[in-house]
Amino acid sequence: MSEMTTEGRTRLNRLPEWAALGKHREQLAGTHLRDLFAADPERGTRHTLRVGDLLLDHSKHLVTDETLELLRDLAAATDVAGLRDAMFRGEKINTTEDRAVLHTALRAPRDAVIEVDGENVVPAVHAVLDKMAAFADKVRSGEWTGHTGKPIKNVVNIGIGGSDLGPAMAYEVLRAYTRRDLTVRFVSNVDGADLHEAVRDLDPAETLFVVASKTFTTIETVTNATSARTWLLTGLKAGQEAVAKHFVALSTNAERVEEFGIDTANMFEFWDWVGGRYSYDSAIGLSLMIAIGPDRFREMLDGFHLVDEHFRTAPPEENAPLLLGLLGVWYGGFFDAQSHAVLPYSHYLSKFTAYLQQLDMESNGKSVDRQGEPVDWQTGPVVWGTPGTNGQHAYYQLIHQGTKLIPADFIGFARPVEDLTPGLVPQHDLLMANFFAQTQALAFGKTPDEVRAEGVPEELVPHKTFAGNHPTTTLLADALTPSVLGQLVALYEHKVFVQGAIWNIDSFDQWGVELGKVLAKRIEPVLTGDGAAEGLDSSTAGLVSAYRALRGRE
Ligand SMILES: O=P(O)(O)OC[C@H]1O[C@](O)(CO)[C@@H](O)[C@@H]1O
Repeated sequence: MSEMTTEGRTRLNRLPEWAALGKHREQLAGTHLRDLFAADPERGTRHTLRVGDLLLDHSKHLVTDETLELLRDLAAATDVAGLRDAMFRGEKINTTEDRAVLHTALRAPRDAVIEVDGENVVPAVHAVLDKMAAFADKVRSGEWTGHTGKPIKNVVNIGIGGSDLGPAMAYEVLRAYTRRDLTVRFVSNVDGADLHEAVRDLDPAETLFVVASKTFTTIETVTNATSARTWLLTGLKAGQEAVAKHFVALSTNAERVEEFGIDTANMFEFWDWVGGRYSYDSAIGLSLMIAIGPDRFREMLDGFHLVDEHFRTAPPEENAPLLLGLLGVWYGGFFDAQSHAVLPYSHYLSKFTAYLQQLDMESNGKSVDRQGEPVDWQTGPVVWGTPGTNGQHAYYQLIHQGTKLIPADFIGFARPVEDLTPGLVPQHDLLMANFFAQTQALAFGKTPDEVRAEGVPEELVPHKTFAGNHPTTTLLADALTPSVLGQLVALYEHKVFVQGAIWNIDSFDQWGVELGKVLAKRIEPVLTGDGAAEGLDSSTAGLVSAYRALRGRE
């Protein structure tokens, strides 16, 4: 493998900054977090950043001041700041799709100027936001009525991937801000059970379908939308004319929307410079906006923007997304960490990690660099996790005492959402005691001597010992507000960006999802009986044949 990429950039693991980190890692071997804290009583406070409403404690990481300096040197050598500025300027940094990457424009203030191909995109962003707000207000007030004149009581968002995970996650996160008399559901799976369960107790006359698809060609979404249309028209005993009052579209593809039968007056537009997994603050957030109201939605956008500005302007030593990105590069590159856990201590964040899985894994799950050459360093980790205390009684055992290094983010809030939801059971301090205890246990563990001092029989000492030294980030905010949600999401978006920049991969394409789609299209006619089974490998052919037999088609 050559030292240089085809564009004359030194390959990541041939950089002197990479080598310096490797050497430093060897020197750190055997250093325990216990030692680092003992050597520096101020460590906890020194290794804390503030970004907007977020307090970020990174003291429980396997790093010294020197590590952080070396990591920042690596960021400088790989020109993270240059790529960041190019992104904010609207340059086409998604090179394999020849597209700008401008989700940051979706939350830019009205007077901002951000150009793509010489055109300022900000006025169009705000025009769509205003159109969304007017529509959301009409639905919320009952002014928008269905075909029979009844107001809308149910909103069903149909979309998948970025057209589902973002709004579905944010709807859960901000449930305390939603109206209880409006049902909002999300359908994504092409398994008909998803749509069936979502609509079976709904009155079609009171139901609005929001069909969310950037391309409007995604088979799962088009199939679900078609079935939903049949359900609606059958239920209403009405013809195609009923569709206009019960279907709206969120898309970049007006032609396909029209073909489907949705009036383009009821289409909310976005643009090819918004990646699917970066899109829920675009028109894709319409269902969320209907649920929480336009004012709350705008608060969320302000939260995003606050972190965008932080990422764009904060010096490297204080730049939170840069720091989080670098820590991931450190563990993947020099500790061979394969995964990264995100563990929220808020029930409302139950879908947050699932959302981050697409954001991170679809962005950075790549094995060739921007020049198309294979990488020989770790890229994106497996991202996983569920709300904290549930995980404690499931997989935390492995994090504490297993053989794998799993860096983890702990996310918690000082003020319970019960402040907003009268009557919610007041258990917040217990939840947060667990939150603080876990990162403490992971970092410091319990030595064999400490175990012995408790009178534990010698043969059980190894079993009850906790090695500790497990790295964690703690993110603490006052309360889970719309703005804080925006801040959190932007923090992770930019962390993913930093890592992609350092690994020299295109974080904004997703070619890896294509093959399965093409093969499914080929296999479907074989399952239903019209297609020939030729060309299938013996395993797939056998499975397809077994399926056909079980369906009585052989
Ligand atoms: O919004 P669309 O075009 O229906 O695409 C849905 C999802 O499919 C993907 O293209 C591939 O999974 C995602 O990137 C995207 O979020």
